[in-house]
Amino acid sequence: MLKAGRLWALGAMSGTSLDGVDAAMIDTDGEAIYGFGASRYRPYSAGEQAVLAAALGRWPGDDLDAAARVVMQAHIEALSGFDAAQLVGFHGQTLAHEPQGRGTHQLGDGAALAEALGVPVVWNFRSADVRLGGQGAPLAPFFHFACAKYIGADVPVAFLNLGGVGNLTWVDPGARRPEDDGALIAFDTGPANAPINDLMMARRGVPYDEGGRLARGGTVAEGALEMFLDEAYFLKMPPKSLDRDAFADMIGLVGELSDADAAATLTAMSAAGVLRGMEHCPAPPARLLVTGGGRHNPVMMDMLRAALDCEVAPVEDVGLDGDMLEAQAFGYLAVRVARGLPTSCASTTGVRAAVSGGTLSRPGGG
Ligand SMILES: Nc1ncnc2c1ncn2[C@@H]1O[C@H](COP(=O)(O)OP(=O)(O)OP(=O)(O)O)[C@@H](O)[C@H]1O
Ligand SMILES: CC(=O)N[C@H]1[C@@H]2OC[C@@H](O2)[C@@H](O)[C@@H]1O[C@H](C)C(=O)O
Repeated sequence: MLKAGRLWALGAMSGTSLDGVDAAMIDTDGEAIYGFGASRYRPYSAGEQAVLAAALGRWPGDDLDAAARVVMQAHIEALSGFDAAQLVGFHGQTLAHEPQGRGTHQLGDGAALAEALGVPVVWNFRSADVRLGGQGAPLAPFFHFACAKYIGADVPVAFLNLGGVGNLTWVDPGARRPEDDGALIAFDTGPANAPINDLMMARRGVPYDEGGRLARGGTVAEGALEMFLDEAYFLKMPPKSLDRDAFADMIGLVGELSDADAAATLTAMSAAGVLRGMEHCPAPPARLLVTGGGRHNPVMMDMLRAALDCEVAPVEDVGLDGDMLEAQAFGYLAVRVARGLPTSCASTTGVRAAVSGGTLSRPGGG
């Protein structure tokens, strides 16, 4: 085991939106957060995105050489030059996620990355959790618990990540440890940006609905929204998680609508998933702190604000960086793995017992 006390870890996330790699430094002992450091965003080119999109849904053993080259090259570029980094947390690119079926698949070779960077790398964060009956996702909740302490929250707060998929963490900052009973509730809320992005690409040839401008001019199709909310997923109790394309057929529900009405309806569906999710919070949070790219979509944010009693604010309002929070999360989780501390528990993924998920690879092997 790496001798890890407090150290500077460099986390890297390549999310389900396939937009690029986020890399960010965090100063932590795997329990408290002491501060945040430099960060970098390394976008995927259109060509790289196409290679990754073609690999979605694939499993180890499939021909993934081209996608693997894209992931490794982008990460080496994103993670080079952070001279203070003592440990790297490497999420990789999720290609497929079937926790109750074939497992979960994050593309990327942490051992090769450790060689390339000359720094130990923690990777393969989700598999151990899935092997022990967990969902393998979401994993940011243990980090959200530390964030709640870092921002000095003294009443329950919730974190909402609006990425390709949405995920929600309710935190009681009065708990001592994240794995303690009642400290956390976490789960994926439903699709967030992925179906909107897919619609925008199909209808307009652009990657996303910038500022929610298209949705703003449309009308929500209530019938389609109701059909969406009838999905069995919304009746399931947490923990629960989703593959990026679990709701890909939503595009079909809006197929007959104008571009603007379709965008408005998909945006309302994502918000509605969050609203359903909020019903699982054991007590109303004082604030819903929003991270991920969806916080830049004022239409989605307005829909949440209109329907919720609590304050809805981007995480920037409490001094956090919503573009880098997930990268920081995997730096934080890497230190926990290096220290043998758990990274998930029954209330975050449904895993049988709290587990420290991740593989540590050092340069030179071992
Ligand atoms: N200005 C904006 N207006 C509207 N939407 C935006 C804006 N900026 C970002 N987004 C949305 O946010 C998405 C990127 O979000 P983010 O980087 O959080 O996703 P991710 O990390 O890939 O996803 P996940 O958390 O699911 O792994 C974009 O693809 C887009 O849909
Ligand atoms: C399997 C997988 O990669 N899931 C991602 C995805 O993106 C958002 C949501 O779905 C969440 O469950 C998870 O990522 C975040 C970082 C998490 O594990 O907390």
